[in-house]
Amino acid sequence: MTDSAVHPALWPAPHASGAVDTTVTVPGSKSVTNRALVLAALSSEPGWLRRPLRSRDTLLMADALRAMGVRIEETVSSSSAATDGSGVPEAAGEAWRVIPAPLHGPVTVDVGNAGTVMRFLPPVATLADGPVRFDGDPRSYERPLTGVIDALRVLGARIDDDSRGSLPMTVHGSGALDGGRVAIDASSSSQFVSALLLSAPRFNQGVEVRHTGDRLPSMPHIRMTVDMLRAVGAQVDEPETGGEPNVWRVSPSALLGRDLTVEPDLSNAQPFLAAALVTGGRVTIPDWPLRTTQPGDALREIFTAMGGSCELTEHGLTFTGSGRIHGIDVDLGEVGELTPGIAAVAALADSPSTLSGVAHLRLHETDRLAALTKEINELGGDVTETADGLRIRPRPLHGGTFHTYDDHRMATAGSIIGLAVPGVEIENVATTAKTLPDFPQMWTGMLGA
Ligand SMILES: O=C(O)C1=C[C@@H](OP(=O)(O)O)[C@@H](O)[C@H](O)C1
Ligand SMILES: C=C(OP(=O)(O)O)C(=O)O
Repeated sequence: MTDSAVHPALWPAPHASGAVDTTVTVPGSKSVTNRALVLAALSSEPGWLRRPLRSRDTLLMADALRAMGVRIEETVSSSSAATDGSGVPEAAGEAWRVIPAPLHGPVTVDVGNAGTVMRFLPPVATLADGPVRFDGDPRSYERPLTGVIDALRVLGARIDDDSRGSLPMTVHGSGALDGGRVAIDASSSSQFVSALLLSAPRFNQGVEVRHTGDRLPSMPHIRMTVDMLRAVGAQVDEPETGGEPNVWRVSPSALLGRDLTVEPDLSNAQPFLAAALVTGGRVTIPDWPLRTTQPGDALREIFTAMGGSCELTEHGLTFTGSGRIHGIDVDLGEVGELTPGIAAVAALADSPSTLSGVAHLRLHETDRLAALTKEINELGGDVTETADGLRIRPRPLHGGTFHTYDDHRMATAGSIIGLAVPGVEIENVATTAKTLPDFPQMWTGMLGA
């Protein structure tokens, strides 16, 4: 947690006067968009990215790849290849055409506070011809990166990081990387594994990554990496399809250009589903995928256990609240990014909750365990930190300022509480631009305000 007094703007979180009943179209997944950009940039032919997320994290990724030589064009096309499948041309700016090119330095990459940018791009930079300097928000200096830096050195890269194992740093790309075997401890972030795998088809020997630490968080995100690599033609051996436990192997190969439509971001759907739960209403999210590796899909089960019910059809997900909210004991290690929204709902429940398996959230956009504890307690709540999570005993809450510490999910968590508690003001709601720039308008729109 850092002092956020530099963003003093307060946003009065709308209070719900009744049950919500609405449909909310959620923009594309951050995690899918940023993986797709990296894979398209490394492929041997142009590709399309339809309905990409346009937010701070994904624009930083696109800008960095452009600076290294990749062309990413906004497209408006009336050809059949540029439709959404219905034969109707997509609106201007609905798709990106990615045209790969030899990567080059010298460039400076701004990673902001995007884990995907600071972890996924250094391996890409080893393939550039010239130095690529990485810098970002002050918080990016504190987020773990050693797993990527040390691994790349073992695989043949030259990196100047002032010996600190964190940003800022310079990757001295030489146009190619040997690759090979490497052991890493990815217990602080699954993104270390994803980062090494995503660029590995372009390493001379591919890669074998062995995770040697204890818990490995966010497995669905590693599955997403493996699935997306396979979809562009990479050969991947991994534990879940018969490979050795904790070992991933990617063979060297050319990658295909793809035409990919990005799924809605299910973690960004979370506050809207929470609104149905908190107000005893109903929210439909169109295009919720029937099969997905996104961790947000776990919300169907988690929010059902907390008192709602849902129906998933090929048109989308409809989630209905019952008017009652129950506490939950749940290990969120696989789906850590859902923790702030679940904690907010749990603070409004009729029984206590224990959220576990998320010690690594202390190194996310902010220390999320400390931030949630402090902010919910300042509204009258009773939250305590455990070694690996939170214990939440619901109490009547009152209004007040909800600080966000430059964390988009803190802002949406505070807004969920504001639905049920009058007088909650969110400090720096604009921080939602990291992954959902239209959040304030979408939220008031949902409430018919
Ligand atoms: O690979 C990804 O796209 C992500 C992996 C997870 O990171 P951690 O494993 O560091 O929690 C998740 O929390 C983050 O929001 C996105
Ligand atoms: C942890 C998150 O983001 P990042 O990709 O910056 O790690 C998140 O979005 O909850």
